[in-house]
Amino acid sequence: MTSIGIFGSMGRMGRAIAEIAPGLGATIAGGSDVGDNPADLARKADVLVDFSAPAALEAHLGAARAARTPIVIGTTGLNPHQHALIDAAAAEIPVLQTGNTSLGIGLLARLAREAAARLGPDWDIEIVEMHHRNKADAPSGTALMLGNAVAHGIGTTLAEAGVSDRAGLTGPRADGTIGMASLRGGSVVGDHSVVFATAGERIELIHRADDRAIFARGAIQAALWLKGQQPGRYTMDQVLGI
Ligand SMILES: NC(=O)C1=CN([C@@H]2O[C@H](COP(=O)(O)OP(=O)(O)OC[C@H]3O[C@@H](n4cnc5c(N)ncnc54)[C@H](OP(=O)(O)O)[C@@H]3O)[C@@H](O)[C@H]2O)C=CC1
Ligand SMILES: O=C(O)C1=N[C@H](C(=O)O)C[C@H](O)C1
Repeated sequence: MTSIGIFGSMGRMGRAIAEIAPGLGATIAGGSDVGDNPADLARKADVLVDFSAPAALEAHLGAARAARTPIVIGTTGLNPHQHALIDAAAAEIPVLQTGNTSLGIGLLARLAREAAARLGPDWDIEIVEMHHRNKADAPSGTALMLGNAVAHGIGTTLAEAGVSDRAGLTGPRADGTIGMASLRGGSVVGDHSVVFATAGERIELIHRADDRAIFARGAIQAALWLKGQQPGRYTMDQVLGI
């Protein structure tokens, strides 16, 4: 049995992971001998998963490095400095960071990249996401992943082409941009659409998450896979084999 240490264990995702772990061949590291101390949890677990908050990333990564314990990072809203910390940690331990651990989004990103590459410059690309009212970051980590995928498909980067702040007298849409819109409300687990629009027709690729168990399952699958890897930074595609 592999023991998984969860950073963010009392949150929505932490609880979803703990609920299904036993059925997937994993136990949850923790209890009174570990408490809230990241270093203790990192020493106790075979592999760590982080579904907490960006503010906690540095401490959680530091604990993983010190204990040489592989870590799956699902927390979103990370900044460039935090991504640099992940790169540095990956030189010493196996690290997998992803904005979405579901199989469906892995495939959607592939399809979106391919569609963007094949459709060409006459097609405008927009990404729309909706999440529950308590989500802390926008655009979602998944929307950023999808944005990077379509940007790659059209030979640019999301940093170059992404537009997420339309308001006021915006004027006509600029060619080659990738628009991103975020909706928040109620208990929506996570909806993502990639819209390709040209004169007279439109294609929409849509993924709707109805249950956090899809993310929990992917996170556990990633953790079990990561445990056997060499130090490095890995992706969900490698876990899912897509
Ligand atoms: N990659 C993926 O597939 C998915 C990623 N996510 C991401 O995972 C993260 C967590 O989501 P969710 O479970 O819904 O969020 P919750 O707010 O429900 O849970 C967050 C957990 O992290 C803890 N936490 C928050 N801040 C800190 C801190 N500074 N130090 C230590 N612990 C902290 C919270 O504890 P306390 O309440 O005590 O503060 C809580 O236990 C988000 O970034 C979300 O976007 C979510 C779903 C899927
Ligand atoms: O915060 C959430 O809930 C989710 N966060 C991830 C994201 O930012 O994309 C994944 C999923 O959509 C749910």
